[in-house]
Amino acid sequence: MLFRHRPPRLQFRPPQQGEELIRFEHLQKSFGPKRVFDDLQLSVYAGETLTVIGGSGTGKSVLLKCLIGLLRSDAGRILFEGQDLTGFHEEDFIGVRRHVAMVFQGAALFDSLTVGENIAYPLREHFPDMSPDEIRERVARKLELVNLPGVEEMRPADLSGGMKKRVGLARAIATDPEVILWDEPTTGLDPVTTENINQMIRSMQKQLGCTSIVVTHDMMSAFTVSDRIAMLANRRIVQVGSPEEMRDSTLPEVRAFLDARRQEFRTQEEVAQ
Ligand SMILES: Nc1ncnc2c1ncn2[C@@H]1O[C@H](COP(=O)(O)OP(=O)(O)OP(=O)(O)O)[C@@H](O)[C@H]1O
Repeated sequence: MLFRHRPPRLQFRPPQQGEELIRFEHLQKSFGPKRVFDDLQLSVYAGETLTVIGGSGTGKSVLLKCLIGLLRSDAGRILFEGQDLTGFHEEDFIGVRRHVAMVFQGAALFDSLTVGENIAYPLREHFPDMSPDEIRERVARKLELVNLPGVEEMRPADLSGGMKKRVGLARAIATDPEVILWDEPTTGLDPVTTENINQMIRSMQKQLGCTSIVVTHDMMSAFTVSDRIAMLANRRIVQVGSPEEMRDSTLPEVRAFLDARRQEFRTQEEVAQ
């Protein structure tokens, strides 16, 4: 591809734990007449797991997509290590996605490729000089890290939902990104697999020192994995705090959301009994 040889626009240096890594500054985004963000502000610090919660359609996925250039904001800035990504061209985001990887909601694996080929895909894209042996070795290591050693030759169609999520994670971390974006990582999974994925999110932070931004409806998961939780409502971030601070929040938007989720959780438990 033509743009492979463009010098990387993002000047990346390994961040210090705890420093501000990402900042959404006065972000605005609309789709036609529908305004999704209006002066949204949020900082993410290196090494933390930050969860973004909020009702359906409030823009949680849009926020992640703006960060990696899959969608463009209308105004405001998105700073990564102090560099404004909003002026980046489409091809400059390829370099950003080497450092900021997304684990998509439905894993988004290529069905026509084997598991191994799926994980090798971003390696071929970002490291064209990597040898086949190095790729094979890297793929095997990532599969071990997500507790799925030796499944390289399987097809996505033969995997359970939880396994697909883990292969999606192995693919996301193939390039050793510093930031992992998790879009609804536990949606549609049974309790055991959900716990397994929660542990994966924590272990990515502990073992690899990754920064994670998690988008979820699942408050059990949010309280389990997060260092901080940010609440998205009324087109902006209305509160950010530790899980305890959010649980004790008196802000009406946060209370209403948590009470509704608690009610929903109780109803699910009753149905299950
Ligand atoms: N590409 C797009 N074109 C037009 N509208 C879009 C597009 N992507 C998102 N939207 C709209 O933006 C709003 C926010 O969408 P988004 O998917 O970010 O919500 P969400 O908070 O992640 O919701 P959910 O929790 O249900 O997944 C929704 O109204 C959605 O319909």
